[in-house]
Formats: sequence, C-alpha cells, structure tokens
Amino acid sequence: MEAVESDRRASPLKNFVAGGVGGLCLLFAGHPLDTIKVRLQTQGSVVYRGTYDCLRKTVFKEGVLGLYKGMGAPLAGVTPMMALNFFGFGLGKELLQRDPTVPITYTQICMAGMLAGVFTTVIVAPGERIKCLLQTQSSAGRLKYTGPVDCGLRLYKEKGICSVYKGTVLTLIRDVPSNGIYFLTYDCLKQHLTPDGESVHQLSTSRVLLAGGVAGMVNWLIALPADVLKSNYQTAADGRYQGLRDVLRTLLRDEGARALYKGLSAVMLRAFPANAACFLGFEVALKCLNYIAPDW
Ligand SMILES: CC(=O)O[C@H](CC(=O)[O-])C[N+](C)(C)C
Repeated sequence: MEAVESDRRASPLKNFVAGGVGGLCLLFAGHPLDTIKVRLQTQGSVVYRGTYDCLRKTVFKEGVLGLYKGMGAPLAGVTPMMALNFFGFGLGKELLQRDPTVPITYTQICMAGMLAGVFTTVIVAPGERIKCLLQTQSSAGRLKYTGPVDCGLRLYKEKGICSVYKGTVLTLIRDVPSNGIYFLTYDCLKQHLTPDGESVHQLSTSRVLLAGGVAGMVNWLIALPADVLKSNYQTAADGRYQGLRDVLRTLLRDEGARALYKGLSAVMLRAFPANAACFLGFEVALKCLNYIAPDW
C-alpha cells in the first residue's frame, strides 16, 4: 500500500528542532493527566476510585501544582525525546525510501516510526524511571527524593547505571510497536483529511489537531498494557519481581486482566490534547524553519 503523496523531505536538523518544539507542547498539555495516570496505575489498595476522583483528591491535597509534580525530568527528557523521535522517523524514512520521487508506503512509514522508538528508549527509559518514582512518592511525611537530579543521582550511587535504566526492555516493548502505529495513524489521517486536489502540507490547523490527537489515542491503546507493567516494575522495590514475566503474572493474579488497562480514561483524556498539541507544534515549527531557512 502506498501513501498517496510523497513527503517533501525536511532536513534532519529541522526535524530535530521542530520535534523538540512538539515535545514542549506535548508536555505542557499532557503532564497533569500523566500524573493521574501513574497514580491510578500504581496504587496498591484503592485510594482513588477513578480519574475524576484522583484529579479531585490531588488538587484538594496538593493544589494544582501537585498535577505538575515530577515535571522536571520529563521537561529535560520529553523535549529531546520528541526531537530524537522526529529525527529518527525522518532518518528511517530516508533509509527505507531510497528514491524520494517514489511515494513512501505505509509499511515504510510504520517501520520508520518503530526505528525512532528504538532511538528514543535511550532517553525514555531513565526518564520514565525517575518520573514514575517522583510521581508516586507520597506527599505525606518526608519525601525520599527532592527532585529529578537527586533521584537520578541516588539511583546511580546506590545501585549503578542498571538501576537508572531499570525497565528498559519494557520501555522498548511499549514504544517500538506503538511508535510505528503512531506515525502511521498520523500520516494516514493526514492523507485522508486532505481535500481532493490539495496538498497534505496545507492541511488546516483543526485537521492537524484531529490527526495528531487520534494518533496519540491509537498509540496509547497499543502501548498501555506494557506501560502498566513498566510503571509497576519501575516503581517496585528491588527484588519484588523476578523479571518481567513475574510482573505480568503478579498483576494478572492480584487484579485480573483489566489491570492492564488501568488508568485508560486518564490516558485517553490526556492522549488527545497532548498529541494534538505535539503534532501542531511540530508542523508549525517546521513551517517557521522552512520560512526562515529554506535552504537548510
Ligand atoms: C507511549 C508514549 O509515551 O507515547 C508518546 C506520546 C505521549 O502521549 O506521551 C509518543 N511516543 C512514545 C509514541 C513518541
């Protein structure tokens, strides 16, 4: 299957910079609901009855800033992660689509997205480990970690680099397939939403938002089971699980298969605006870069 219109290739540097802008937009639009998602996924006994209950209790006890807890690590992580993601996607397309005059296929788009998912894991795995530990530490009593740097340094000093990278395999399982589907969905929707006779590069803002938002939701439908396992594994005390299969077995035994879609409504509520903002930020930044430096 071929994507209808051949993409004009943006330079790797432009993809990188525009991807970073997309990452910033994703973070500001999505972090509050990410905090709710991680809290719902990792609560042992039932503290929160659902998304709204968790949102209400968090704001009541910790104020609105409670929703932005643990944002330091993603701020330093999400921007470069999305920069690397769009850079990797662009690179993947170049490697797979040897002749730029031949339209790229949907399979190639998906594979380029999967390749980008491998690239981003270098940043995402430690970023998620630190973020999840900070998001789940109770605000009652003395905090174990004072912030992302303290958390990262202490993990490293206490147990070495392996502890900082705990959950890498689950991050790959989560991000490689879902990242392929992410870009595939965005591209398919962009093509389908482009009116006949018009270019995909002139798509209206509302349609870019729709394509980006839906791509984010589809991405999470695929990624969520691995994400639940990852969050539990990364926040568990050392030695609690004997490997990845043990996390799955324990979760299924204690909470049933539904646990794999824990926090689904929070995830979906966040996925649409966060990824709509991300793709719009990316497209606008790319247009600005093309305007400022057309020959790059
Ligand atoms: C699973 C995940 O982190 O999704 C990212 C978007 C989001 O909602 O945070 C996108 N992706 C990892 C596919 C780059």
